[in-house]
This record gives sequence, structure tokens and C-alpha cells, in this order.
Amino acid sequence: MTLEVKDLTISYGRKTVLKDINFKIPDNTIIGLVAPNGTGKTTLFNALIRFIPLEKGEVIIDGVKYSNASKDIKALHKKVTFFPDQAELYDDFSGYEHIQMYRDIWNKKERDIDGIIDRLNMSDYVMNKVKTYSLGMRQRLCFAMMIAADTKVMFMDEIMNGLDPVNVELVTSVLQEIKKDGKIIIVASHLLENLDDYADEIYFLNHKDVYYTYDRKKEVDEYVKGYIKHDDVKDILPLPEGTMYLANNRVCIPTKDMKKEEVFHIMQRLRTLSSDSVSLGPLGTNEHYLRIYKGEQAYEES
Ligand SMILES: Nc1ncnc2c1ncn2[C@@H]1O[C@H](COP(=O)(O)OP(=O)(O)OP(=O)(O)O)[C@@H](O)[C@H]1O
Repeated sequence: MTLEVKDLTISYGRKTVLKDINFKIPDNTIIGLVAPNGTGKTTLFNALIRFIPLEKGEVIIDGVKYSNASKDIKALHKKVTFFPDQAELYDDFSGYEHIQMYRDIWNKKERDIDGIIDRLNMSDYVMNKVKTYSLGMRQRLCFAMMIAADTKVMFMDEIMNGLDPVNVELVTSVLQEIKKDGKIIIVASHLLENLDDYADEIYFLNHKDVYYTYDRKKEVDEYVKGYIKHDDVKDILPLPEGTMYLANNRVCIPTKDMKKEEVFHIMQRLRTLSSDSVSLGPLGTNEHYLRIYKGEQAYEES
């Protein structure tokens, strides 16, 4: 199965938010969707699931094109779910009833609700009414509802919002489990390091388009990564070609032409110059984010 988007354009009135977007996602894939606030992540989801009509372009799932016509939208909604908004939960119903409702709407009778509840550690509260839930408990319920709907395509906007670190880990591992079932999952998130734990590819939205895609499995070049104040850079000069001096004092130094001792030396220098963490590895979503949205700054000797 595939999800294909061709030449997608969406505007609100005269303001175009997304323009001529193209991508194709195979199954068993999780895409991380990343961009600063107000760039168009939610708009993209809303367009793909047709909460807003397509101004231009096509959405094709498994070779089938879904137009703006209501019969197509009905058929589309059998294949796709959107992470429920917490405001859509019913205060006077239990979590269990919500999960049951999602399972029944998508007619997934075979879905074992108790198994989902156990896996998401919800058994101590799932029978209580939603009005008694904390933010994180509601968020886990919304996630459980999607698992019960069990559609092939899932759009998840900010699923980690309000979750404590243990529950972030839990949802991360469940996402990895369910994607193996032939799913296409797109997750919009601002937790960039967490995305590196589960996303197969990251799409960076910028300039109304999927501006850059990043697949961490294909990143082969290693960097020494750390933080260094601009005034201290002279203490580790000369920096090798390809060094990235990013926003927030983040520096990434390529190691591909270095001997082991040189790598060690540079890591030690960074450690003494800055109390922040120093690591060795490929560029991650965080560094690409700083590069794309904050710009790379040239180091100028003063
Ligand atoms: N219903 C609407 N009418 C007019 N403009 C809108 C509407 N919804 C969103 N926008 C505008 O479209 C742009 C993209 O908004 P969107 O909510 O898609 O961003 P986002 O990337 O999801 O942001 P965030 O990270 O804050 O959730 C913003 O400039 C926003 O003001």
C-alpha cells in the first residue's frame, strides 16, 4: 500500500499555506512531520483527511484517487484516522466506551480492547468517566482510540503532548509495533530527539512545501556534536571543512577526514570549553531543524 500526494495546494482565502506538495510513502513507514508553529502541519493533515477541500492536487491511496466528492470522502475515512482532539472526548463517558466506539465505527470487531488497555497501562482508570482524567490520561485515551480504529493510514498531530517521559517511551514503542502491520503513520511533533527514536523519515515543511527529507538510516557521516560559545571557537580552530556552526551555539564537526586521536582531542576540547553534552554520531533531526529554520551561521574570526 502507498499514500501518494501530487501537486497539493491549500489556501485559506488568499493566503496559500501549502503549494504544489508531492510525496509518496510506502507501507510499514512512520514519517515525522516537522516545522515551526504556523507552517502548515495541521493544514496538511486536514487536507489529506479532507476536513478541508483540496484546492488543487490529488491524494491517492493504493492507486485509488480520492476527490472532494462526498462518496470519496466516505470511502477515504474508512482507510484513514486522525488523532482525536481532546476537546472531542465526552466527559460523561468512560475511556473504555470511547475505545469501544472507535473500534465499532471502523468495524474492527476483532480488535482486542483489553489488550490495548493493558499495553497502554490504562486499566486503573479506563472505566472512570473522562471528566476525571488528567491531560496525559486523555492523551493516552486518544491514542488507544486510534489503535482500536486500526486503519491502514494514521495521522497523529502532537501525540506526545502532555505525556510524561515514561508514557512517551510507551507510545514510542507501540508506534513501532503497529507500523509493522502494513501501516502508514505520519506524526507531527516538536519532540525532535524522540522522533529519531521511531520515525523512518522526517519531512521538514518550509516555504509551503516539503522542503527537505531526512532518513537517519542513510546518514553515514559522523560528527562531533556539542555546544560552544562564539568567542570560544578560536580555541578549537582550525575547524575542518564542513563544520556547521548552528543556532543556539550548536556546533557539528565532521570527522570523516580525522584520525581517532584527533576526534578524541576535539571531543576533549569541547568538553572543557563547554559544560554541555558532547556526542559523536550522525546529524539528527534536531541539527537539521536548526540548520533549516535558524540558518547556519558562518564563523567569523574577530
Ligand atoms: N481556518 C483557518 N483560517 C485561516 N488561516 C488558517 C486557518 N487554519 C490555519 N490557518 C493559518 O495557516 C497557517 C498554518 O497553520 P497550521 O495550523 O497548519 O500550522 P502548524 O504547522 O500545524 O502549527 P502548530 O505547530 O502551531 O500546530 C498559519 O499561518 C495559520 O494562521
